[in-house]
Amino acid sequence: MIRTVPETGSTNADLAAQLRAGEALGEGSWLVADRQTAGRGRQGRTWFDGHGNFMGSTIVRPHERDPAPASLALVTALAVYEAVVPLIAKPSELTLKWPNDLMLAGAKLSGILLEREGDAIIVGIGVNLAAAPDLPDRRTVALSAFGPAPERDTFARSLAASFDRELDRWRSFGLEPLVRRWESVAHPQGTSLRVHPPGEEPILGAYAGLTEDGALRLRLAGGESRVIHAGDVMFANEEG
Ligand SMILES: O=C(O)CCCC[C@@H]1SC[C@@H]2NC(=O)N[C@@H]21
Repeated sequence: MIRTVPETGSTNADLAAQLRAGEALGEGSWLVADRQTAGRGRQGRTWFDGHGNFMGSTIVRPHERDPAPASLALVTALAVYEAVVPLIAKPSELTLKWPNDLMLAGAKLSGILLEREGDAIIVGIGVNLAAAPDLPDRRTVALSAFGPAPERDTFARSLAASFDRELDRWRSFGLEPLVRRWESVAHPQGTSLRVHPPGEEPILGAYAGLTEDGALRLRLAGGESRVIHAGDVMFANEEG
């Protein structure tokens, strides 16, 4: 069920509060806001409140035999990719960047924020359908720059359906086919990335695919490899 509200602080914060209050939210419940006054991004950033954009959250209740919850980042990224790709004239311009950014023509189109609340994972998704923020440190884009902006509620239904499909595949077939599909729609191997692992200086390297558990493989200048499990990743040429 998709519930829409005209305005809230953050749809992630609202679902967290509902879970804490003991509301019986099941998988398939979505909260979508027309406006967010305190939208949350990754790494403590804020998320832009663009009128006409998709801003919504859902929950996953991991089962005992599910793959690791961190891999929901890849599940969600693929679900967003599947919802957006039919709307793009040149699908090759749409690529994933680890772990879960959707990039259009090299600029950020959407963002995903996973947060844990008790036994549940809150999956928050923002997609720039109509408007993109002007950021000093990275290039952003909205679908409206490439044609008419899709209608938000139609997009929400399509995203809820693709998320449901991807979650089901993740549960039924595990991580390996998911990682292969993620890689097949990522930017090309060898793409220069700047990675900022928590508590370290940023490092430069070339994208070398994912590990079998979905971590990022980076080839460093000296030829050695580094596996990244957490961090902020940008194209080396992404800055605004
Ligand atoms: O920084 C990122 O890339 C992640 C952004 C996630 C934004 C979405 S918008 C809906 C949901 N509610 C929030 O407060 N954040 C997420």
